[in-house]
Amino acid sequence: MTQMHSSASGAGPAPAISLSGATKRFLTKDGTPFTAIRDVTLEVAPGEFVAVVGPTGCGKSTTLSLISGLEGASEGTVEVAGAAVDGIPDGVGYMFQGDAVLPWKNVLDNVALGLRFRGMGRREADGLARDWIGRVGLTGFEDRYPHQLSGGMRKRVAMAQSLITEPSVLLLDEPFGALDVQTRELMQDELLGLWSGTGAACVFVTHDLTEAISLADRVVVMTAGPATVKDVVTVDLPRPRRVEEIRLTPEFIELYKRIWDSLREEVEITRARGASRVA
Ligand SMILES: Nc1ncnc2c1ncn2[C@@H]1O[C@H](COP(=O)(O)OP(=O)(O)OP(=O)(O)O)[C@@H](O)[C@H]1O
Repeated sequence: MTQMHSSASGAGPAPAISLSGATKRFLTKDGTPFTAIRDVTLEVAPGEFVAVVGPTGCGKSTTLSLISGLEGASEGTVEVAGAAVDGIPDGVGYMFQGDAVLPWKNVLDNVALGLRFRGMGRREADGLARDWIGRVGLTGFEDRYPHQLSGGMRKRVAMAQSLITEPSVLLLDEPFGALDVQTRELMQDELLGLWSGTGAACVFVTHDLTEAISLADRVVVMTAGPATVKDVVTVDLPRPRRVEEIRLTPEFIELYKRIWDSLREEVEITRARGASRVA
């Protein structure tokens, strides 16, 4: 089941996302280059859900930055829907750990925001926003402001905000990292329900291996920094999934052990580096 990823070849639809030999170097304050990720090669198919795990600070968010066009690759290529990324590509949605909701706008206006930015008229945008507010279970809260909502409710707003523009690529950087365990599991189920059938390719960065396996079609294990792809493991658990149920199955536990064996080595390398720095 464990497979090193190789680039797909031949005819067929372009991958939703393609990184080939992608390396990112930043310049540190004193002008020396610092390599954040190296030689990352990965393809994500349309409609596929890929989770990325790796030790802390290895370069997971940097990988997302290259796909989103927020940063350019120093070497290698990055493509979205077959086109080289040069600036922020169309059709890409985001969800981050911090709230992207605007505190001075109510739920309706926050959810309608992406459509309004794209020039849609207020009536049409509000209609679609009300529909999405219903889908995320917030009907009746349209007039509330973010500070009047719980953390889970704000995440529901963020999910509606990200999905209302029907992105073909959805980038998620530890979106549920700040939530309590119960809310987090609920949000994972909600996300799967909302995502299924959208055809969006998802890249979900997380520190939580259980979350990664519960959600993904494939789990990508990154090495200690500067990260490169170490393993890509196919998660052949049936969908639709209820995350709190599949976690208890022998297949899930087997996958967990297999991926953790690979990830643990990288975590230990990272910890040893940290220890040597403070020694
Ligand atoms: N704009 C930047 N300039 C300089 N260094 C950066 C920049 N962005 C990230 N880095 C460095 O690149 C490395 C990888 O950072 P990144 O945030 O991608 O890791 P991560 O795996 O997402 O981290 P975490 O697990 O803590 O969320 C880190 O050492 C970080 O300090």
